[in-house]
Order: sequence, then structure tokens, then C-alpha cells
Amino acid sequence: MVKRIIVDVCVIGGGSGGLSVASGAVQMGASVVLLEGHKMGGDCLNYGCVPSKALLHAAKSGMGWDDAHAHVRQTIATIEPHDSVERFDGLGVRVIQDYGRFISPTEVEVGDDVIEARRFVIATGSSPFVPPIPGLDKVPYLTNETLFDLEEQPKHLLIIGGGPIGMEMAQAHRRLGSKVTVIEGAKALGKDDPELAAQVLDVLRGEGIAIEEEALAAEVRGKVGAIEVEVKDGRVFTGTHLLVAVGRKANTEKLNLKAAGIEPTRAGIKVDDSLRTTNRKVYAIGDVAGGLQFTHVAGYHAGVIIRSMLFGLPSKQRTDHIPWATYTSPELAQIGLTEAEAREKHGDGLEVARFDFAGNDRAIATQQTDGRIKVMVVKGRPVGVSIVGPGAGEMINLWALALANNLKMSQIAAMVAPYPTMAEVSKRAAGAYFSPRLFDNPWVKRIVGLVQRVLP
Ligand SMILES: Cc1cc2nc3c(=O)[nH]c(=O)nc-3n(C[C@H](O)[C@H](O)[C@H](O)COP(=O)(O)OP(=O)(O)OC[C@H]3O[C@@H](n4cnc5c(N)ncnc54)[C@H](O)[C@@H]3O)c2cc1C
Ligand SMILES: NC(=O)c1ccc[n+]([C@@H]2O[C@H](COP(=O)([O-])OP(=O)(O)OC[C@H]3O[C@@H](n4cnc5c(N)ncnc54)[C@H](O)[C@@H]3O)[C@@H](O)[C@H]2O)c1
Repeated sequence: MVKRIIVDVCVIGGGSGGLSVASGAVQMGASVVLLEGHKMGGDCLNYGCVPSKALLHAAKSGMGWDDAHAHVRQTIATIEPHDSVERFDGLGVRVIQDYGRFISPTEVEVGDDVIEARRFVIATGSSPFVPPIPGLDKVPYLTNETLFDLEEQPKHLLIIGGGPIGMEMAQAHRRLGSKVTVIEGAKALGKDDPELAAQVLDVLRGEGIAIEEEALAAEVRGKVGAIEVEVKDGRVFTGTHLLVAVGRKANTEKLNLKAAGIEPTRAGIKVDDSLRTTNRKVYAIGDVAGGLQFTHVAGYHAGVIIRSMLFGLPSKQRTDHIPWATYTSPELAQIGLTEAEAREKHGDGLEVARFDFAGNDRAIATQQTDGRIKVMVVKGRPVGVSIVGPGAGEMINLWALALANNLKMSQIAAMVAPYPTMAEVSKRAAGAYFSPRLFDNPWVKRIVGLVQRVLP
């Protein structure tokens, strides 16, 4: 018999975005049902951020293959309870472990139940995009969903795609002892500042990773243990295993969006600035919303919609203050505009303040001088920051605060940073912005001269 469940909020998908909405909404007094068809915690915990960062750490620490994979499993197991059905039950969320599909603009079917909710949230995430490369369907290949369960160590891992997944996994596997070839159709780490990305790529090449750029995979052949990838210009790369990491595909196929009047796009689901879909009672957040695809973005989206969903207040997303980092060694971090984007948008109004880690005393003392920060400044305010070097992903946090709150460079310069810390480079970049204004300015010299003459 069909059971009808009537709630304030129905969240579809128990990953980074869905769990944040569900826990926030229930703790603020809404009745919440959460549907998760596969693993609680979604991609980030099970196949994404968590295993990839654990594997990178294990590889950097010199662990062997088996220990590294044990560390990955242990890391997931330690974090898992936080995302578990038990925890959410305890918070008062009704968790249903099955896939949901719309049957009307206001109803979702899950198993034998029908859920009627005042608001629905689609947080169904994304899956690895597998491109229609001839031959790919006939060879065994890995994606982020199978890579971390690989029992045997690849002798030679071929990776199609030089984005963050490709480059992080290239370094992890190289450091674990595999040969690695990255086959990238355009430029590796192409969403980042090319000057800073080049430093990462140099280091990775120095560690023995072959990074083939302008190499669009056109055909795949072979069998287990002997796989060939031929690229558009005829070059052929051979390895024992193949990882496909060429971007993501939104998880919408199970949702029956049409029944709810929800319009899809090529990248996912069509949303407005308040993350509402074409059905005003339904929001879409995280990877499925088709914008930047990061866990912290899914979490940010959750906050944006809770405001409008629970309090009826206007609430819009921004994208100009979203940071990201790639956790290779060295790390690469970005927020706001890159230099090229800022130049295109602001022309001569742009000033770029730089500082090299080589000028930082802690970096010298700890032999970590290969790094630099670039701050794109317009009218005294940062509009973008790029950092490469050890800890870049941590250092971008300060600039995330600055860009979120439209702070001025003078406020960064006014900060007193403990000496000697690597993160002083941010303050020094602000200093580099002001020093020509102070030290090369004849007016400053004239005023100081005058004041010195009259001071008692
Ligand atoms: C290898 C890798 C490394 C990454 N590293 C990072 C990183 O370091 N930092 C970072 O910020 N981001 C990283 N990401 C991206 C990050 O994992 C995603 O942006 C994030 O998980 C998106 O969260 P989400 O809630 O939108 O989707 P997900 O976390 O994928 O959750 C969606 C959930 O919905 C469920 N679902 C789907 N359809 C239905 C349905 N019809 N009914 C019920 N349930 C359904 C799925 O089973 C899934 O559990 C990485 C991704 C990968 C692949
Ligand atoms: N550190 C992090 O925050 C982190 C880490 C991993 C993944 N992620 C998230 O996951 C998303 C997906 O990552 P990704 O690396 O799969 O995707 P991506 O879109 O960032 O990079 C894919 C790369 O594959 C290349 N490519 C596409 N088709 C190709 C072909 N036929 N032959 C050769 N190269 C081809 C593209 O030019 C591109 O450089 C990222 O955009 C990011 O949002 C984040």
C-alpha cells in the first residue's frame, strides 16, 4: 500500500550538499526527509575528496601500496559516522535509503512511498563523465568510483584528463611507485593561472610523470595489462591501466525531472541566482546545479537556500568569492579572477602584487622556498588571488575572508602576522602593493622632510 509522507523539506541526495541542508533545516525546526539511493556522504566521502587526499598523504609519507590503501579505508571509516544514517536519525531527519523520482510537481516517489513536501532540494551530485572515445567501451578502465578499490598496483597508469583529478592521482600513483602518463587534450590544470600551474607541472615532470598536453584521446585499444591510447595527432601511449578523468556528468537521469516541470541544462539543472529550478518549489544545489563542483560550494549552496526555504528571505548565490585548491605538492590555489581574467575585465585598472616564498624566512628555514603568490588588485581591493607552493590551500583561506567581505588591501596590510610563518606571504604581498606608493613617492618624501623639520 502506498504510504504518503508529508513534510516541510524533502532532500534528494545525501552527499555534501544534501547532508548540510538536512542537518541545518532539521535543527532549525523543519520536518525533513532525506533520500539517499547509494552511500551516505556521497562522492566526497566515498570516491572523491576524502580518499584522494588520504592517498596523496600516504604517497607523500612514503607508505607502500597496501598501507596506503589501508590508510584510505581507515580515513573514510573515521569520517563516516558524521555522515551516517544513525547520526541523521538522531538529529530527527527521516532517512530513506532509496532513489527518489518525481511523479508530479509536488510529489516524489521512493520505493512504495510518496513524499509531499513544501520544498524539495535536489542534491544528487555528479558521476564521472565517460566520453564517447572509440574503443573505450571495449577496454577495462577505471574512474574515481573504482580507482580507490584497485587491489593490484598498476605498473604503468595512463590517465586521460589533466584536470585536478588527473594531476592529484598522477602524483599519488607516481609516488607509490607506478609509472604514470597523463594524456591531456588541451592544457593540464587549465582552469588555473598558467604561470603558477607551470610550477606544479614542472615538479610533477621532475618526479617522473609524463604529462602530454594538446593530446586529445581519439581511440583506445588493447586488453587487461596492455592498453593503448591514440591521440588526435597520431601519438600512441601504452600502459597497464587506464584512468578516465575528463570531468563530470550531473546525476539527473533517475529523477524524472519532466514530471515536475524542471528544466535540465547540458551541465545539470537550470537554476536562478537563488538556486531555484524552473519549478519554484524545487531547489538544486551542489554538483547537479552545473556550476563550480566542489564540496565547499555544495555546503555554501546549502546555506543560501536554507535562508530562503526556512525564513522566506531573499537569498542569492555569489561565485566571485569561491576558492579552490589542487592538493598536489606543491599545492595550487585560486580565488576570484586569475591575472588573465582580471586583465580582460579591468584592463589598465588592474595591478598585480606579487611575493615569492623565497623572501619568507620560515620558507628559507624549512627549505620550502618554491612558491609564490599573486594578488590581482583593482581600486585598492583584491579581486583574485593565485598561490602556488606548500600550504597554498591553507593560505587561500585568508583571501576567501577578504573577497567574501570586500576587504581592502590596506586591511590585509594592517594585519599583524606571527613571525616566522609561511602565511606571512599574504601580508607581504599586500606590502608589495603599498611599497611603491610609499617608498617611490616624492610627495611622501617631501612631507616627511617637512614634518621632520618642524617636529620638536
Ligand atoms: C576524485 C575527486 C576528488 C575531489 N576532491 C575534492 C576536493 O579536494 N575538494 C572539493 O571541494 N571537492 C572535491 N571533489 C568534488 C566533490 O566531491 C563534489 O563537488 C561534491 O561531492 C559534490 O557534492 P554534492 O552534494 O553535489 O554531490 P555528492 O556528494 O555526489 O552526493 C550526491 C548523492 O546523491 C545520491 N543520489 C543521486 N541520485 C539520487 C536519487 N535520485 N535519489 C536519492 N539519492 C540520489 C548519490 O548516491 C550521492 O550520494 C572531488 C571529486 C572527485 C571525483
Ligand atoms: N582539489 C579539488 O578541489 C578537486 C580535486 C579533484 C576534483 N575536483 C572537482 O572535480 C571536477 C572534475 O575533475 P576532472 O579533473 O575530472 O575534470 P576537469 O574538467 O577539471 O578536467 C578534465 C580535463 O580533461 C581534459 N579532457 C577532456 N576530454 C579529453 C580527451 N578526450 N582527451 C584528453 N583530455 C581530455 C580537459 O581538457 C580537462 O583538462 C573538477 O572540476 C573539480 O570541480 C576537485
